[in-house]
Amino acid sequence: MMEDILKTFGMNKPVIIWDEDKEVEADFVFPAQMVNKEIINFFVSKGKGLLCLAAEEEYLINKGFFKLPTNNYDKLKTNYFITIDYKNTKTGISAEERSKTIKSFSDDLNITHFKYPGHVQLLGSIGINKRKGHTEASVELMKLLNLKPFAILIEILDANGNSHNYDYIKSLSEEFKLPLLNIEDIYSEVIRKKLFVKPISEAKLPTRYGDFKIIGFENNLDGKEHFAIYKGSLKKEPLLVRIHSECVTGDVLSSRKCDCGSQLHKAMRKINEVGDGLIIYLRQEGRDIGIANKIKAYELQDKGLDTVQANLEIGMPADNRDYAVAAQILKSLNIKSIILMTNNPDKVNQLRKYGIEVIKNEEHLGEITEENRFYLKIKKEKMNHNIKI
Ligand SMILES: Nc1nc2c(ncn2[C@@H]2O[C@H](COP(=O)(O)OP(=O)(O)OP(=O)(O)O)[C@@H](O)[C@H]2O)c(=O)[nH]1
Ligand SMILES: [Mg+2]
Ligand SMILES: [Mg+2]
Ligand SMILES: [Zn+2]
Repeated sequence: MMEDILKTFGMNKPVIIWDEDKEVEADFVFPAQMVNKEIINFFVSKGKGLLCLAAEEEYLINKGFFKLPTNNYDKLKTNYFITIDYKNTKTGISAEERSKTIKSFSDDLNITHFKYPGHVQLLGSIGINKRKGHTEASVELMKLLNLKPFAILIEILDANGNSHNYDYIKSLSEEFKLPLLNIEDIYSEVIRKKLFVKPISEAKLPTRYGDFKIIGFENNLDGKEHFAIYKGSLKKEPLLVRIHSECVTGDVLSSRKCDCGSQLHKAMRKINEVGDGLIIYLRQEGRDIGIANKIKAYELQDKGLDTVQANLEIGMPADNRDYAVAAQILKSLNIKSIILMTNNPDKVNQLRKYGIEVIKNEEHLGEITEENRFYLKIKKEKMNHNIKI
């Protein structure tokens, strides 16, 4: 994929980055360092949105550029900095002058070389691990290609001026032979290539189910305090692994509504028996909607909704979990190939997408009770879990 993208840029053509989840919009993206007036003309005539120049927020601030005041306090909003023109431009609007502005910026010039406000909109990237937007994706793409981390981008509007038209994006990509990629593709590539997680502490943990060691991590991916326990050698290949999402009601309070606690303890017993293995405990309470939301969902389940319907009813996804951090924890421990104890195909698929070799998954049934039978049946029917029930 990366080869094709570089070739495309070499032919003075942009790529299209499609945001499937957040905005459902697509942008043209091109390296700022390769800018010229033809590509700017292509951007403004075929893209028609707002011409932006994205760089890392920290870089912009270090060079003296600053954020625009805002009354929008949503943390995930577009991170607008000032608009600029290069000092020796007239009005700054022509393709040639905007190209000059962008070229000067990518020559590492600071704010003293620019006039503001101007005709090139600066955007600050906070990293694709923190925000999955076009700004972040385009800056990350440049870094993945070993180009300067500055990108130009513009939203694509269709013939009628609408921005949410996938068919139009698809036909534009075919007409001009422009690679079409998703923000998710770039995110996965970043997860496979970089490491945001590092083990920082380790201690003995004797338990009712055997003697383990427990590891703490520094985590610059999602900032949560995930941890892992293991026994024996982590060098064993493939290693027996359980990736367990937090369930405070099941794991701590021994709730009978789900099978979580029993699955956790079963994994501990199994690893103790086998001798080598790892459990990653992910702080993804309630399939990562949080405990308060899970209780809200339970309220609706008390009234007859199933676990999937209840999540959707409160405006949450049925399953909000991203296992990128689990893949990163494995990578940080130099674990490459695993046998995963799970009935959940999404765990296997996601780990593979993030570069972990899952040799196979091993059925991992928890305790079935009168109270959790319906819950498990729904997981089998609606979430494709391989549970025999
Ligand atoms: N939203 C919601 N979350 C729930 C409910 N019951 C359990 N959970 C959460 O579901 C998750 C279950 O985690 P796991 O057991 O690791 O994952 P799994 O999807 O069951 O897959 P397995 O690996 O086969 O066990 C935990 O985060 C629980 O808190 C529920 O009714 N609603
Ligand atoms: Mg956008
Ligand atoms: Mg489970
Ligand atoms: Zn549970």
